[in-house]
Amino acid sequence: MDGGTNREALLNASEDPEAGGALQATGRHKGALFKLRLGPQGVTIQQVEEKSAASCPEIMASICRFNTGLPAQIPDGDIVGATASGASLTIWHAPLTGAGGERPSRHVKRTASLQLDSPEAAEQAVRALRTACCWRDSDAPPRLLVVANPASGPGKAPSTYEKQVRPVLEAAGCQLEMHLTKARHHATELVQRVAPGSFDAIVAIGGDGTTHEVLQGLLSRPDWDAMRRTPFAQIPCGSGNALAASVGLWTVDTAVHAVVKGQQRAFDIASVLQQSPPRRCFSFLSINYGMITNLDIGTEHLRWMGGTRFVVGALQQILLKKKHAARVAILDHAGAAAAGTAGAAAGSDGGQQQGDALAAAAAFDGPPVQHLAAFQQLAAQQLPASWEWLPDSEVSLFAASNLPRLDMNFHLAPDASLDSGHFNLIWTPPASRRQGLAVLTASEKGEHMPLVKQRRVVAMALEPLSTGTWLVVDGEEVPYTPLFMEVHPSLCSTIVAPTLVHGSGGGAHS
Ligand SMILES: Nc1ncnc2c1ncn2[C@@H]1O[C@H](COP(=O)(O)OP(=O)(O)OP(=O)(O)O)[C@@H](O)[C@H]1O
Repeated sequence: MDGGTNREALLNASEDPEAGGALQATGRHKGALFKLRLGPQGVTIQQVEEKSAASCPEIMASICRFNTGLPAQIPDGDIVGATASGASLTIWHAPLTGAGGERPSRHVKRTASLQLDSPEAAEQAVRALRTACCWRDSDAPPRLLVVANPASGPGKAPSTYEKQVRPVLEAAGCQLEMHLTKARHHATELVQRVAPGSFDAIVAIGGDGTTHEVLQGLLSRPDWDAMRRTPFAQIPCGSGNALAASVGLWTVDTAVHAVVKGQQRAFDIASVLQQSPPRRCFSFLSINYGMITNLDIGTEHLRWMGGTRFVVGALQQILLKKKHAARVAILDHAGAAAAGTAGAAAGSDGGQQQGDALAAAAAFDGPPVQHLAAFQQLAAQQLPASWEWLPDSEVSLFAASNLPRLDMNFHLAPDASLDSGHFNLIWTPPASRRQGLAVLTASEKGEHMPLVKQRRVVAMALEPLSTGTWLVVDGEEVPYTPLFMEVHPSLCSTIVAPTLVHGSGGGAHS
């Protein structure tokens, strides 16, 4: 969705009183005459005084101006589309509610219909409204690949698509190709089959697992470089919906509005490598071990609860005072600058084999792995120059997070930002029940969490050493073997709420 100045030309032209037809129209509603005008601030709909004596219905329409369903003004930022039926025009808009609050959200509405002079006039108005107010910086309607997962969260993705997503995207003029996923990894296969340049954005209707699969489809392919900038959006229909929660897409309507507007933001992505067998995947969200995995994977049987299952799982973990052993090495920005990407490959025979497996993992499709030599040393239990061991050998909570929120309530890493160039590593040493509860309460309020330690990592190696827990990437379980990750700054793009302040990843809004 880039290039093009049609929108600006259209809005500037609308300042011109001679601009005429496409941008100014008159129409009737309940017998009264209205003038519709599209300008830089949006649409104004004014009732026009007619010379002849007003009829009874006209007087009633005038008196009931606020009940006509025709707002006097619709801001440009609220308009998400327009539709015509014969000569009758309807404008679709999504006003913001709770703008100053924690979760500014939108609610999609339709104006009452305005009867224009002819079907042609209505079509012309539809085109003008769509071009001026939707599809940021684009002349042509966006082509969207929509992937909806019927197994996400409470299973409402298909009905949400039909009731809340498709009607709005069609009113915005988007060209849609929609697929319901049939099984695990189907979203990856669908996206892998997409030819570069054939879609302007990919819309995942589901949770973070669906979004993770879309990301694998974009990057696990020989032409990943041609695909990586195709923006993807999450319409929250899963249990966690961490991406939507972290970029201000609090509700389905809010997310659909953002898709129509097309505001994008660069998105750091991490490569995750594992040996035996060699494996590579990509992470947009987090790499988790210990407590959070137990409250996620360990609460699969509570899926019917939606997001509440995570709170129940967290309480279980706190009451059981679970702790998990791990050997973790990290590289921060300063270390990376000092170390460069050079490093000796692993020396011993065993190390050589592990090094070979890591090289094989790094050779899978995707962006080049810069820290492979350091990973090979770490696999042989050697600490490369400029890397550090994590001081705690036992942890309770452990997460390397790219995003501030883990779900709509769990504000795990308030400082995290999707284009910071690092993941925020957050961990707690084993905690008492009282301390665990204090951490949980603070995370839900987005406050500083007691006990929590934090580092900004550009690369990390994690060797899990306990039983009874999991290794999880973006909410999906991965093999329980040592894991190596490095961040690729701004590798991809995602669609964010248009009001999201640049530089903030915490869902803060202007
Ligand atoms: N048709 C299908 N049948 C069964 N599982 C599917 C199907 N399509 C996709 N899946 C799987 O559904 C799983 C859950 O999807 P997703 O992660 O989006 O929802 P969630 O777990 O409820 O949300 P979140 O990850 O945000 O907590 C994914 O692992 C995906 O592989």
